[in-house]
Amino acid sequence: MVSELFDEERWEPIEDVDRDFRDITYHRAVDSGTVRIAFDRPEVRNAFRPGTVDELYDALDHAKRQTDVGCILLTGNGPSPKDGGWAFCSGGDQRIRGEDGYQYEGEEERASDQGRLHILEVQRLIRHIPKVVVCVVPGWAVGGGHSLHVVCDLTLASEEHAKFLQTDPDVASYDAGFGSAYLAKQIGQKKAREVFFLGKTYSAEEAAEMGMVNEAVPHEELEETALEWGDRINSKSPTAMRMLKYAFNMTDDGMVGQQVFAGEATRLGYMTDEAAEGRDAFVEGRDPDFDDYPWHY
Ligand SMILES: CC(C)(COP(=O)(O)OP(=O)(O)OC[C@H]1O[C@@H](n2cnc3c(N)ncnc32)[C@H](O)[C@@H]1OP(=O)(O)O)[C@@H](O)C(=O)NCCC(=O)NCCSC(=O)CCC(=O)c1ccccc1C(=O)O
Repeated sequence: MVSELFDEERWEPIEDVDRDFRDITYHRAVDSGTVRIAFDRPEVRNAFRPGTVDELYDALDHAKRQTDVGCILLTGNGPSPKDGGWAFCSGGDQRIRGEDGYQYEGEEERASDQGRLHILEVQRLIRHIPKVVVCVVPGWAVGGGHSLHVVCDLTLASEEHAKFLQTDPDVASYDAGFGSAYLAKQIGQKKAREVFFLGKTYSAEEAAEMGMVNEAVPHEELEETALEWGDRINSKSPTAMRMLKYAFNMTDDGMVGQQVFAGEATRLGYMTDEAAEGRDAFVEGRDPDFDDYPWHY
């Protein structure tokens, strides 16, 4: 069983990934352009270790390259076989935290002596991926797991089991990027400071009232609702959705935000006859003739 909420009839495993996954599962919806990536360490509330982060990055990168996929669901499998507890993700696995980051344990594909903090690379991929990423929270979203939900485009949470908590300062960690500063853009400065400075636990309903969760739904309906959201997202114009995501990002992302948006504007420009004329003229060794193309106003 992948997860108690996972409907096997709605999903198929993704075959064309050139690696095995140990800490996550990765599926594609049978009848729509939605993929499901899930943490699969429920016995430790889906805490991530360096290998988990590598797998998450690779699955997201694979999903990014699927041109018929518009929506990525990021969730956590459960419940825990030990005590029945549910989690989206409880952040970095504290048992393997070293002096310079999280340590690889064994013969993993990208094992190195260096400590890693590359969940931040995953955050940036989620931020820039040209698709809508929905965080589907069936239980705890804590520490670096909380930061992941913050950076996702939308969050859908289990009414009964989702709980939101920032423990970063309890374990002397600090996400000083999206996890805190961007959270403040979502829920306001006072509330974001409360999340980190008081470390209270918030229910799905409270998190929705605060503006960091889009909707709380009954636990049993969580993944079905997520698939419905995927269908809605996939029914829309891919270009419009991509431009909108990058427009939402741009005001907070500085020159990188402008660069990402501008790259897509360039792609749209390349699709015009006017751009083809510029390219063809160079290739054919003649002056370009732009007379047919107006100075739009
Ligand atoms: C998540 C809890 C609140 C759940 O509490 P509860 O339901 O009572 O269950 P427990 O009995 O505590 O836990 C069950 C079981 O899981 C183990 N476990 C839980 N979380 C972790 C974890 N993060 N690491 C390792 N193990 C974990 C727990 O020990 C139990 O094991 P048993 O063997 O069964 O006893 C609660 O568990 C809790 O508070 N967990 C810790 C949350 C935490 O502090 N997370 C780390 C925050 S720091 C972080 O995530 C940094 C991430 C990062 O890489 C980063 C780096 C640089 C900049 C930014 C970031 C970033 O934040 O993203």
